[in-house]
Amino acid sequence: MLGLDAAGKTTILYKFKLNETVQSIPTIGFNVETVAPVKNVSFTVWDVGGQDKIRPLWRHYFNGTDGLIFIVDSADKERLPEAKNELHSILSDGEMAGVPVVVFANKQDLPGAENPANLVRELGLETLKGHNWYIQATSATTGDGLYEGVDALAKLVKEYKHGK
Ligand SMILES: Nc1nc2c(ncn2[C@@H]2O[C@H](COP(=O)(O)OP(=O)(O)OP(=O)(O)O)[C@@H](O)[C@H]2O)c(=O)[nH]1
Ligand SMILES: [Mg+2]
Repeated sequence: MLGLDAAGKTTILYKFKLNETVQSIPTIGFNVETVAPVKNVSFTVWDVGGQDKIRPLWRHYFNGTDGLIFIVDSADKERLPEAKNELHSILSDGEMAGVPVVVFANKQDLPGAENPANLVRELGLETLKGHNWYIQATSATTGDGLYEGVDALAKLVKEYKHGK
């Protein structure tokens, strides 16, 4: 699970793990938890800190990845180009070849949040080559969309592993 700082990664991880909204602080390093929000599927989720200074560390987590959850703060429109660059850079790494991605269009509860259809365009999802993708509107604070997003990932990961 990757995305810019303050996108909501840690909040989402602990919503899955504890079904609670935890008070998070910026992640320096990572959190890893095994969660089972979808019936008969368990995920080992690596939530890696997104501050720009530590983003070079992301690539050390690519090996062995079956699926990417990329979290976007939909209300932070100024940083959508930065989010787009990071997403495309992750997926162009050889170790991420073919890995499916579900984009969580997070913070939909905030006024002015960009809707998923516009995010598809702003993040250039249609231009991704060699990666199946899906976008899901979410709110980590209300929990809306989290289950649907991870359910979509479970399906994409199954297809991906089947094809390998
Ligand atoms: N309104 C609203 N706030 C959210 C949502 N998700 C996360 N937040 C808030 O956004 C802030 C950052 O959330 P984090 O989960 O710490 O973000 P992160 O992606 O883990 O950030 P880094 O660890 O720095 O990479 C916190 O104050 C959260 O409570 C959401 O869906 N809606
Ligand atoms: Mg965090």
